[in-house]
Amino acid sequence: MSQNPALKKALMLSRNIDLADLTGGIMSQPTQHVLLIAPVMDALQQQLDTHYTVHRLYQHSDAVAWLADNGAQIGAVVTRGDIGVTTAVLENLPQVGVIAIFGVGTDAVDLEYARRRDIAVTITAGALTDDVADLAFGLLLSSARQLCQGDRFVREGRWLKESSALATQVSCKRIGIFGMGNIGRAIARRASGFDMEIYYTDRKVDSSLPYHWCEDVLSLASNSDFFIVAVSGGKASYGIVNRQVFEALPKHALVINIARGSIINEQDLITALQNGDISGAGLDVFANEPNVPSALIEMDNVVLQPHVASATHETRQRMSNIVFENVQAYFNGQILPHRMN
Ligand SMILES: NC(=O)c1ccc[n+]([C@@H]2O[C@H](COP(=O)([O-])OP(=O)(O)OC[C@H]3O[C@@H](n4cnc5c(N)ncnc54)[C@H](O)[C@@H]3O)[C@@H](O)[C@H]2O)c1
Ligand SMILES: O=C(O)[C@H](O)COP(=O)(O)O
Repeated sequence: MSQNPALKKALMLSRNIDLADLTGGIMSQPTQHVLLIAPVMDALQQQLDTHYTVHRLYQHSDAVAWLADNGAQIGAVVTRGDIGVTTAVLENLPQVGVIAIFGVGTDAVDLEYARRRDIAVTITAGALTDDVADLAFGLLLSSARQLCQGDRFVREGRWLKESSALATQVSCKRIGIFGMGNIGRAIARRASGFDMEIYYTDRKVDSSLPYHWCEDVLSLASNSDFFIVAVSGGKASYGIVNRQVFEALPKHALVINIARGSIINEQDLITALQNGDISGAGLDVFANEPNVPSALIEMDNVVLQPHVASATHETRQRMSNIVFENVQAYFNGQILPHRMN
C-alpha cells in the first residue's frame, strides 16, 4: 500500500477498491470492463474500445441473461443523460464504481441508490452550457420572428403573390427563466444582450444575480412574455409546467423547453396551444422521444427540434473527452475530475 497521502486519497476515491485492502493487504484493482448502455459518439466508442473491453448492452437481445452471466466483471458504465441506467441493471453490476454520463441530466439515474452503493456519477457540466443556451435563444427567435414560416413562405413562392405576416419583437421584452442553473444563467446573459427584463425562479433566490426573483413558477409565468424551461428533470419537476402555468402566462407568451420533456405536461401544452392560452412554443425535448405528438407536428406556431441542443461538433467532442477522462481516472485509481455526487 502506498504511503503517499495524495495517492492514498485518490485510491480511496476510486470506489471499487476494498477499503480493507488499503491497510496493507493485497489491493483489488477495478475491472477494466466498460458497459455501454446506449450508443455514444463514434470517436468516444473507438477511444473506449482501444483502452478497455467494452460491452454494448443494447446489442444483446437478452440483456437480463447477459447481465446475469457477465455483470460481475463491469467496472464502469457509460451512458447518455437522456437514457441513464436503470437500478435493475446496476443491481447486476456488483463491481461497478462509476457511471460516466455523456450529458448533464441525471434524472435517468437513481442518485440515492448510487449514493448507497458509493457509485460515482460523472457529468459533462460546463461543456455544453453555451450550446444549449444558444439553441434556447434560437428557438425563441425562430418562434417570435417566425423564421420557419418565413422560410416556407419564400420556398413555396408565396412571396411573389402575397405579403407575409407580422411577427413578435424580442428585444426589450420580459423573459422568465425556470431553473437558474448553468444553462439558465447562460440564457440570462444572452437575454441581457437583447435588453430584456429578466425574471427567474429556482429552488432558492441567488441575491448576487441582478434579475427579478419570483417566488414560484406561477408568479414567473405571469411575468413572462417568453417562458424558458431550463430546470433539471426528475421527480421534483415532473409535469410541473401544467395547465395552471399556461393559464398564468399572458396569451401572447411563447414557451421554450430545452431541458426535459417530462417537465411539461405535454397534453396541457397542446390544449393551451389549441385554446390560444399561449401563442406558440419552441421545443427541443419531448415526453416520449423520439415520438412527437401529431398535434404538435400539425401546428404552424410550434418549432420542433430533435433533442439537439448540445449537438455541435465542438461540444460533442468536449463531452466525449470528459467522459473518457473520467473512465480513465477511475481505472487508474485517480480522483474523478467531473464527479457530481
Ligand atoms: N436539450 C438538451 O440536449 C439538453 C442539454 C443539456 C442539458 N439539458 C437539460 O437541462 C437541465 C439543466 O441543465 P444545467 O446544466 O443548467 O443544470 P444545473 O444543475 O446547473 O441547473 C438546474 C437548475 O434547476 C434547479 N432546479 C432543479 N429542480 C428544481 C425544482 N423542482 N424547482 C426549482 N428549481 C429546480 C436547480 O436548483 C438548478 O439551479 C439538465 O438537467 C438537463 O436535463 C438538456
Ligand atoms: O444527448 C443529450 O441528451 C444531450 O445532448 C445531453 O444530455 P443531457 O440532456 O442529459 O445533458
